[in-house]
Amino acid sequence: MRIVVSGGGTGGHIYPALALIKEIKRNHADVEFLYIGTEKGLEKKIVEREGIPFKSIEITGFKRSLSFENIKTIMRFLKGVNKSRRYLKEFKADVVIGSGGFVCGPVVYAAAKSNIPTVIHEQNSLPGITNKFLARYVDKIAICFEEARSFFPENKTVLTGNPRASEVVGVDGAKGRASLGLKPGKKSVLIFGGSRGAKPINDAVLEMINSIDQKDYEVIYVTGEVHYEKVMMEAGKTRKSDKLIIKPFIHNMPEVLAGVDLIVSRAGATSLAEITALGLPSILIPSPYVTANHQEKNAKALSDSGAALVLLEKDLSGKRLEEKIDDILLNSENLNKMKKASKELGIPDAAQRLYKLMKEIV
Ligand SMILES: CC(=O)N[C@H]1[C@@H](OP(=O)(O)OP(=O)(O)OC[C@H]2O[C@@H](n3ccc(=O)[nH]c3=O)[C@H](O)[C@@H]2O)O[C@H](CO)[C@@H](O)[C@@H]1O
Repeated sequence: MRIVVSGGGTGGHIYPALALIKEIKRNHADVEFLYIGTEKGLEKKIVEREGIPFKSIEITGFKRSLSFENIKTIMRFLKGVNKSRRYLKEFKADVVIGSGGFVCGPVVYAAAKSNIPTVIHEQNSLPGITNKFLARYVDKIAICFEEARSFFPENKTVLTGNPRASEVVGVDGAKGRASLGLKPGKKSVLIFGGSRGAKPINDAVLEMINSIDQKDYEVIYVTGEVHYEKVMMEAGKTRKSDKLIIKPFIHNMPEVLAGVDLIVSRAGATSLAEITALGLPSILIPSPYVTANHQEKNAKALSDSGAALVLLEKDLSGKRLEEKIDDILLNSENLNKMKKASKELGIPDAAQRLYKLMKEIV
């Protein structure tokens, strides 16, 4: 069996695809994979790190307003479809899986038009533009939130959850803690701003950085690769603390997530699937810069059930963030209630469900 996977731009589209690849490999050691992404997105680096063959096409997103750039995007899309057809033919693909992001548009479309079975995976409660476009061409659509169902044809749509959830359960949190040098028996909070980092979250952490040394917990703070140098320069001006660990990016995220007690993050759908699969409490700061404010809707699904606290970016400050972390982490009753609510939302067998769906069409 030869499987093409495509999806990217950000980690939220890439990691679910990689988790599905792992699940397929677990069931069939002899399957061959080809990943099609762009050179510019995070996918090239992440996918090649996993030793999966990678090919690229060029694509950009549509602007919502009338713009000359959209004509260029249509040209790139058509070129991308041609290139994808060539890749699919050369590779002799038996099935094509798209996990969202602009790049999977031309790839999955080319596959459907070449009569190759196709599945797309939608991580968000409010679907992205690419998956909405692909919906009528593909064989199956896997969703993670019931709210997404109404956007897709009923007969092809199945709730599977996000396969990345399956990758974080059952992993050894002690390994994650050891990789960061966390002290045994101390509580810890992991702060990150999605796969690329988020400047407003970085600013808030820099504001609270001086009080971390007095806390009875440790802070792991991930800046995002592009923000790292600047944050380190700012952080270097203040007193150092061995209760604060700063990283540009974490590659062993499943182990780290399994080893910490509280998450502060954006509300990207893949992060939420990981958090709920592990039953972790969280403080969510939805990005207001995403299509149709979909992160706020993702976050609401958790906060409505008591699994998370939502802190809107307009209300974010170092002081507010610090207060909320203290409220949860230093109050075991709060912590336990949130953990329980979070666990109830998780779909830890999502990878198996998605694998089963893929098998149905092959
Ligand atoms: C700005 C933007 O468009 N964001 C979208 C993007 O977010 P983004 O890529 O930030 O997505 P998520 O928060 O959903 O997922 C991030 C992924 O990266 C991993 N990770 C993160 C940091 C790190 O240091 N190491 C690491 O491995 C996380 O564990 C997770 O698996 O895709 C999501 C899923 O479609 C959407 O819901 C988000 O709205």
